[in-house]
Amino acid sequence: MASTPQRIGIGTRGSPLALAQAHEVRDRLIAAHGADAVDIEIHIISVVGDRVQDRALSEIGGKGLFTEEIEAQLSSGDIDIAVHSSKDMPTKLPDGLALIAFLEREDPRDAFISHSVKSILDMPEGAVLGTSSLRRQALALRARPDLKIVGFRGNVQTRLKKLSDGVADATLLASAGLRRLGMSDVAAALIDMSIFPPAPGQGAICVEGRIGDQRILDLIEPLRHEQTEVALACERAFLATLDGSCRTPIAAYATIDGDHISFDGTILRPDGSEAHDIKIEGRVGEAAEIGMRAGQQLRATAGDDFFKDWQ
Ligand SMILES: NCc1[nH]cc(CCC(=O)O)c1CC(=O)O
Repeated sequence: MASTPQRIGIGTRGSPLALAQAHEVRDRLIAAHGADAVDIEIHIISVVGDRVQDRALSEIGGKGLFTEEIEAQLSSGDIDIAVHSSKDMPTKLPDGLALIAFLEREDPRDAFISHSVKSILDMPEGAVLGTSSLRRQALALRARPDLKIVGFRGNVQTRLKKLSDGVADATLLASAGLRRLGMSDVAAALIDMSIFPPAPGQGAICVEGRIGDQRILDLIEPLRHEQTEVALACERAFLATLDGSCRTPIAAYATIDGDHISFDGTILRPDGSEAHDIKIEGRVGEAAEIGMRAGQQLRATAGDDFFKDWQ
């Protein structure tokens, strides 16, 4: 006799990218347990970061803009898990909640999108780049101080529309997000990671759940990707150590090879005029420790004044 299916309520934002990610988690749960064993319901939850479209996120206040309302429903038990882009997740979560799975990371690179040119370096003198990401702004200005930056808020579709409308000559989007939306073909090129290191967590979907909710932890277990988990532990420790608010341009990327972890971190001034890089290698067992050490060393190299100006 078949047992009653396990009910799993998934909370997500309503943007097409968020929904694609929630659907991916749903599909993987079904693949892992069988369609008859799980009864999955997707709840769309409205968040501040999506409701406010006319200001840069860094102005509204930074942390938790995409997560707060969803986490409230998770804590209250209205939903069982929340699906997010790891790079949108603050390093501190509300009491009782944790990131219980990271799905295998996709290509973490940024994509360059333009109707007129193929790369940042090909953009004409003084051309306009649309982005609201301080990391992308700082990295772009580091390579091309002459570029003009205009804010580009909204979901992926909105930003592409702004580009078509001629608001900017080019924009940058995460390759992983484009792929999940089936829109990889809009990218003119993927930008080399040495010029454009990703945001901490970029390209990895994560699942947030309640600490100690053993039923859900067991159901989610098959979705966990260990190497991604280790890499993200390192990148998120780096972010936490630098106390990364949305106003500090920070890039971080950890790669795992067997028992070896290699971490690269960068902090920049928003205008790209100053940048500090660090590389630390070690064993996977010390992933979080390496991220923390990298953050501390960069803090020391850059000096307190480096952070003072815009925090
Ligand atoms: N802040 C929006 C956001 N959060 C995660 C992604 C992309 C998907 C990912 O990194 O997993 C995006 C869009 C973008 O940066 O182009």
